Amino acid sequence: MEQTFIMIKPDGVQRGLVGEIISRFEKKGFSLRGLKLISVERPFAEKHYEDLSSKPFFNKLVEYIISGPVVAMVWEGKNVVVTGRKIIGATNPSDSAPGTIRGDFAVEIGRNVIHGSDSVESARKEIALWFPDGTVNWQSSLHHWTHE
Ligand SMILES: Nc1ncnc2c1ncn2[C@@H]1O[C@H](COP(=O)(O)OP(=O)(O)OP(=O)(O)O)[C@@H](O)[C@H]1O
Repeated sequence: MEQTFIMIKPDGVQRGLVGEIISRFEKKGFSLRGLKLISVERPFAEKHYEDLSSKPFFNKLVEYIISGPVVAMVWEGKNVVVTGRKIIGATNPSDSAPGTIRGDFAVEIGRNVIHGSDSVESARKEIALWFPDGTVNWQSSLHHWTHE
């Protein structure tokens, strides 16, 4: 089944939003496959955001990601990549709808609380980068109540 990589950024961890965010993914019906609190070094953050290396905000973005611990997660479920992005909301919190994580908890694009893979291919790469030892293979006993 489809998997996505979700990261609660340092502002989300510092602001005590970890439980709220995990709860939103759990209540939707997705399954947690991997979870860790981790501080990453600059080269690792640069690797994660390598596609954005030519952007003018790249250095600021890397500084932000290494400014404190992040929560790295793998979530699994039907269409979890696209649906995860909808749960997260638009990149710029000024455009994120109320009810989304960024719409409810963020005001600045440079402090937008959470990251989610933007495609199945990016998810595969990001999961391999953040969880090189693999994830936990299990099935929730609620699975058949959320998936046909
Ligand atoms: N103009 C900007 N100024 C400052 N930071 C920005 C800007 N644009 C994007 N960012 C930061 O870079 C991150 C990655 O940008 P991207 O365009 O990939 O958006 P995204 O895919 O919605 O975000 P993410 O990859 O974090 O899920 C954004 O989440 C935001 O934290």
